[in-house]
Parts: sequence; structure tokens; C-alpha cells
Amino acid sequence: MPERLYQEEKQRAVNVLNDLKIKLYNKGWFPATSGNLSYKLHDDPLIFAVTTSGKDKGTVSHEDVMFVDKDGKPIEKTRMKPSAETMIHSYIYKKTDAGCIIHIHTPNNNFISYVYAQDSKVKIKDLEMIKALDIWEENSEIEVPIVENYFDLNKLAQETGKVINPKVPAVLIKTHGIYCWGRNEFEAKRHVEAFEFMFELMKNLILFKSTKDIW
Ligand SMILES: CSCCC(=O)C(=O)COP(=O)(O)O
Ligand SMILES: [Zn+2]
Repeated sequence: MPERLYQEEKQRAVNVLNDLKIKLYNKGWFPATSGNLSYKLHDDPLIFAVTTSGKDKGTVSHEDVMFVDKDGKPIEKTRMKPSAETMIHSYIYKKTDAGCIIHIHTPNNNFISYVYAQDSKVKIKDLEMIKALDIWEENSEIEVPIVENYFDLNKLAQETGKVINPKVPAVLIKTHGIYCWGRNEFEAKRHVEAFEFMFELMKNLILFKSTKDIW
């Protein structure tokens, strides 16, 4: 690819991630520097833009996004450090058709991951919002996998990769957060908004009915 077009694509990826980051920050979904985002530039070899580690997601600077390969290594010399969870993004890109990945920590996704952790999955059904995941069958049910929050981030990435169900664009990490993706930034945002809506509702049903057997 000519250098100029490549630079334009990289700038577009930076703009997409910064725009998405601010929109989601304004919903309160990146508290205390938590969360990260990525956007795929190239499939084979895998190259993606990813947010840098430990940054306040409510601000935009020239050091918020960088470019890495399949091993999470920078593709060009830089002082910046990629997200500590970059390898989770890499496994998701390898195992799915994702073009954009969103990771957020919220009280609702942490609550649901905690309540259903023993089952290693959480079932969602009877909710109109499932259609926002592009699932249109009548009486559809989905199961979102839940992985342990392994301290070793390479193990966490591998285990996340293992439980991915290509029909369900999300994985929950117990008392940590959600990884959610789509083929592009529009789809990834729609999916994460849908999951957060459904998890909040489910949390309220669990508390209202005093049982995790809400369906
Ligand atoms: C402050 S939250 C702990 C780290 C984390 O889980 C996260 O999502 C942010 O890590 P990053 O390296 O991407 O800033
Ligand atoms: Zn995290």
C-alpha cells in the first residue's frame, strides 16, 4: 500500500478510537482509567490500533493510540506502551470477524459476571434488545461466556480466546469487565450498549426476585 494511504488509514483509526472513547467515557464506562479499545487495520499480517496503557479515557492526546502486531508488539519505534490487555484483542481478532473491540468495566457487567461465574456463562433470553446483536430469530437465546480474571494477562488472553462463541460478540471476565466487538465501530458500539442495557435489567430482576434464576 502507498505510504500516504497507509498514513491516512492510521489517522482514521486514531480518529475512530478517540471518538468512540469520548462517547463511551461520557456514559461513565471508563472509570479510573479502566478499559481499552482497538481497531483493526490489516488482517494478514494482523495489525491493529490500540489504546495506550493507563491513560485517562476522558481526554485526547497524541499518545492515546498506537499500532501493534499479532504479538502486541509496536510496529514502529515508540515510547508509548500498549494496553496491558492488548493480547486479548489479538486473540479476538484471530478468532472472529471483529474490526473493532471495546472493553469496559461497569458495575452492571461486573455484577452479572460475579453472579453467574460458577456456570461459566450467562444466558440471555426474552429481551427485545437481543435484536441489537443482529439476532432476529423468534425466542432466541444466547449465552455469554464468562472467564476467570486470571492475574497472568497472557493466560487471561488465551482463556478468553478459548471461550469465544462466534455467534455471540462478547466475553465477560469475572468481576473485571466485558470484551465486546463488531465488524466496525458502529456495530461494536451498538453491541456493547445492548449488553449493558440487558445486564442492567437482569441485575434489577435478580435483586427484585432475589434469585439468579430469572428466566
Ligand atoms: C484501572 S483498571 C485495571 C487495568 C484494566 O483492567 C484495564 O482495562 C485498563 O488497562 P490498560 O492497560 O488498557 O490501561
Ligand atoms: Zn480491564
